[in-house]
Amino acid sequence: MDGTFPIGARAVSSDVTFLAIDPSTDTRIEPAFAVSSEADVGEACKLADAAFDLFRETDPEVRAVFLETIADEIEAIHEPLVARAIQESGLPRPRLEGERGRTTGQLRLFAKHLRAGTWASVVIDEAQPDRKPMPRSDLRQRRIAVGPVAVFGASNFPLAFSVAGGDTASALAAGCPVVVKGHPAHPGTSVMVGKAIQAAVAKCGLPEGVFSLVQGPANELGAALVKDARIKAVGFTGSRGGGLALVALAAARPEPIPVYAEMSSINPVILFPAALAARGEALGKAYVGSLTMGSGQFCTNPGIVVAVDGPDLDTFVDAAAGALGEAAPQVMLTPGIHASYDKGVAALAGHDAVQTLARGTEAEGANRGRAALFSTTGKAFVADPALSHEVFGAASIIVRCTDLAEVHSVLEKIEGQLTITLQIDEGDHADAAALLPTLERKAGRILANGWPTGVEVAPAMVHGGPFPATSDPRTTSVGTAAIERFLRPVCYQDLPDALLPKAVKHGNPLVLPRTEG
Ligand SMILES: NC(=O)C1=CN([C@@H]2O[C@H](COP(=O)(O)OP(=O)(O)OC[C@H]3O[C@@H](n4cnc5c(N)ncnc54)[C@H](O)[C@@H]3O)[C@@H](O)[C@H]2O)C=CC1
Ligand SMILES: O=C(O)CCC(=O)C(=O)O
Repeated sequence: MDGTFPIGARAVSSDVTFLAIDPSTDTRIEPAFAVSSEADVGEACKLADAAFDLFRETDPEVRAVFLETIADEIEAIHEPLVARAIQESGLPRPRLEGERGRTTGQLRLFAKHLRAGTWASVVIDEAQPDRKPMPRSDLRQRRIAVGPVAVFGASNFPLAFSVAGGDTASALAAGCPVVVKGHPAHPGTSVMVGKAIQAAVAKCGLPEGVFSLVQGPANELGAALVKDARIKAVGFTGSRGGGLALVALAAARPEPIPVYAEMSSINPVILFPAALAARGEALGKAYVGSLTMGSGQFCTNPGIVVAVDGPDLDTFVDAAAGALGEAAPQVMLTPGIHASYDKGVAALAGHDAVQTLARGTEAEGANRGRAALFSTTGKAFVADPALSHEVFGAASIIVRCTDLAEVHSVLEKIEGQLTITLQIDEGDHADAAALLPTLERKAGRILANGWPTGVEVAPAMVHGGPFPATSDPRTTSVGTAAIERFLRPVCYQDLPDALLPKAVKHGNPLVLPRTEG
């Protein structure tokens, strides 16, 4: 691997370089990677803009084959890619092997979605020349790509939410050229995937500007990308502060653009009385499994459990505290994320209204996250918004409520969420039904008798939700519906067939599904 990054068809180098850090040892690792300049950002955006009209009008089949070719190119570098991702993220091999599969599976799912054609949302309202008192025009609607898209790679998914992750796959599927700002924690992984996409662009004979990657440690680089007038939408997964900074930059442009930022979520789990009575111990153990997986570094991590206090909740708490007490510390993604985890845990541990129930085993080695379990009362939780702030990592708080009415008040108090989980048995259905309207207002996904981590990449998935889970609750960043973020409708009124794009021509040459008005 060399230290260059792909801009269009070129491999770009620089005298200014940076190194990745192996978080498991806190040591810098070779090779040195070129830091992209603002001029590189400009070049990537210029090429993306030049590629746009041609790329967006490629037949869906061409883009489907392109996405499949990217998947093939990534599979061809599987072993060195996974090895580098392990070094740069500290995540274990099975997790990264799975994530590699999810990444290529996602690309292939979008290829299938393109072939199905529903994404184009073609609607035809045939002309009614004899309509009285006024004739009706011929109206034809389809959706087109919004323009070049900036994608910010996430630190916690070096493959599935990074250079060829869901944002990139959905933007390319829509027909948008993509400029990725790689996450500085995994530059080698980013460059390897970036070059795989670059190879796929060449193999498919597409314009070089369809894809570029810029990277470097400074936030200014990402800011320059969002401010570039040729960028028309942004996809982001990361911190609330980072996401809000990009939203502000995008809104302050002479031409404001949408930012689809996935940011902060504490993913409440509600234990209903009958379920708690029937299987409190098993639930306690399963909860800790979901909480500590991957050192808790998921935005879907169960950060809060809400239940009515009593002996059944004690059983759950004892089982959870026992399991968590045995949880071994795991390497966290970056020294910064580890430091911010320790700070968040210390703040909860020092809070007057919070009791520390258990900590994972002592941490040895660099950047190890030591799991933490806390409890508080419903009253204290409602009184102090600080208790509902996300602590990114394997920390969670159990909120003991006096009755179901207080459970309801706690849920009314929380901010927007990616997920809310219900642990229910049949005897809980009436109580759960009473809460559902609140839960729908709060979350993008409501699940029963499972755990929120491990998002399925599927057409019905919603990985989104009201602020601060995301900056735009109308969409999802996982699943085929993610393509909708990067499309907009255009209506063609009375255009002669010769001028109509293929998607809405009278003969339907692309054989796209149509709604007739
Ligand atoms: N909700 C989620 O899915 C995730 C949340 N996080 C949270 O983020 C914290 C820090 O982790 P990171 O992954 O590094 O997230 P981050 O938000 O700090 O950085 C993500 C990307 O955005 C860029 N960025 C951040 N602030 C910016 C600004 N003001 N202007 C321009 N670009 C900016 C960074 O350079 C990086 O490429 C974690 O401790 C955790 O709290 C991290 C990963 C996922
Ligand atoms: O749980 C998952 O599979 C996805 C979580 C996620 O989107 C994130 O942590 O950023």
